[in-house]
Amino acid sequence: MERHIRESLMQAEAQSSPDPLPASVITGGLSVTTKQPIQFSAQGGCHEGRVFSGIQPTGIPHLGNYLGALESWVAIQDDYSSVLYSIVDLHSITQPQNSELLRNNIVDMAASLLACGIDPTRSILFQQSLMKSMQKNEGSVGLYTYPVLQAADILLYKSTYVPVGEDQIQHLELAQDLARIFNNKYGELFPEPCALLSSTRKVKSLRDPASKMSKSDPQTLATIFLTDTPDDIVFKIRRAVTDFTSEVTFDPVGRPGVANLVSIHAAVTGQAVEDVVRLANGLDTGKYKTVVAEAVVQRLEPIRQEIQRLKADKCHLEKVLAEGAEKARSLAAPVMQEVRKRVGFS
Ligand SMILES: Nc1ncnc2c1ncn2[C@@H]1O[C@H](COP(=O)(O)OC(=O)[C@@H](N)Cc2c[nH]c3ccccc23)[C@@H](O)[C@H]1O
Repeated sequence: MERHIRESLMQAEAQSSPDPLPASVITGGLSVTTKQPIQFSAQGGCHEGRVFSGIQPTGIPHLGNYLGALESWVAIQDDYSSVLYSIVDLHSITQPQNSELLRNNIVDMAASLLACGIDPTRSILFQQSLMKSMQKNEGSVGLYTYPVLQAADILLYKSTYVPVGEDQIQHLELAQDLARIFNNKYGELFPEPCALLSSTRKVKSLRDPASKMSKSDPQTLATIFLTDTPDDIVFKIRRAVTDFTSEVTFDPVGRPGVANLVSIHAAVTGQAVEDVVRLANGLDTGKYKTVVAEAVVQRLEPIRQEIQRLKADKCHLEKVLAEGAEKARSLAAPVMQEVRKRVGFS
């Protein structure tokens, strides 16, 4: 990867997940080149390779999760024959969790993912800890081992593509490094997994457009959740931080608040940023916020209703996750067996 691209990507924040260790710590300073992320665009047809991604069950997903990752997760199901999505509960315990709440959050996350369009007949949806016979997690050192656990998630299935938001790129680089190191030492086994980025790789907070939208943001108006009502959404977008210029333009550096709204608007309507700006010609930012809010409501309302419907049948959700774990286990078992053989454990 070109140095300047690598450097700018390295600046990507990782607020909801801990900063990964510098790859050089893991690689012992070995100099490595990194596979560049690919911009995802739905292609249709069935492509080679295996897709893997994960989300922490730390609450209802937000618009950033949706536009940065989940929307691509859904589209990718039509593009690749082997697709796995994991509710990564082992990762979530790197922060203190209430057990009862975590249990509910896992099932609620399953409802959210299904409501977004994840289809368990086309992709394997599973709870990470149900694979615990494959992955031994040390909860107390979780923060330290977080990026290694993430690499294990990905490599365990010999995954090739990982649809994620921009904040996960550093973690992906470590997975690539570890794949390369294993292959050099024990013979070619793991593909170097490549990040797939959506066009909205980083949705910003509505209250502070310098930081990313996040589940844990203490400012309640900063984040739009998939379960927000139309009224919540309109209220939050109306209160979104912009600036004193009334015109709508797209200038992420000079006018980050307005640019964030334009990016969100483009993403939820499937239009190009330039078209969105052209159509907003003549509107002031106040009126534009109403247009953006309407578009977001239109996109999220069916998902909100579907989440409510699915949450009523907890048994179904648990069954989907259990069946998914079974399928994931059968893909992982031969890989682990091969790893053990090559390392000399069996
Ligand atoms: N504001 C935002 N704008 C755009 N995208 C965003 C935004 N906030 C979150 N995302 C993306 O949502 C996905 C899930 O986020 P998590 O924080 O749970 O995601 C995490 O904390 C991972 N470490 C979970 C994980 C564990 N193992 C994995 C293996 C592969 C991929 C991912 C994982 C992510 O793709 C994240 O990039």
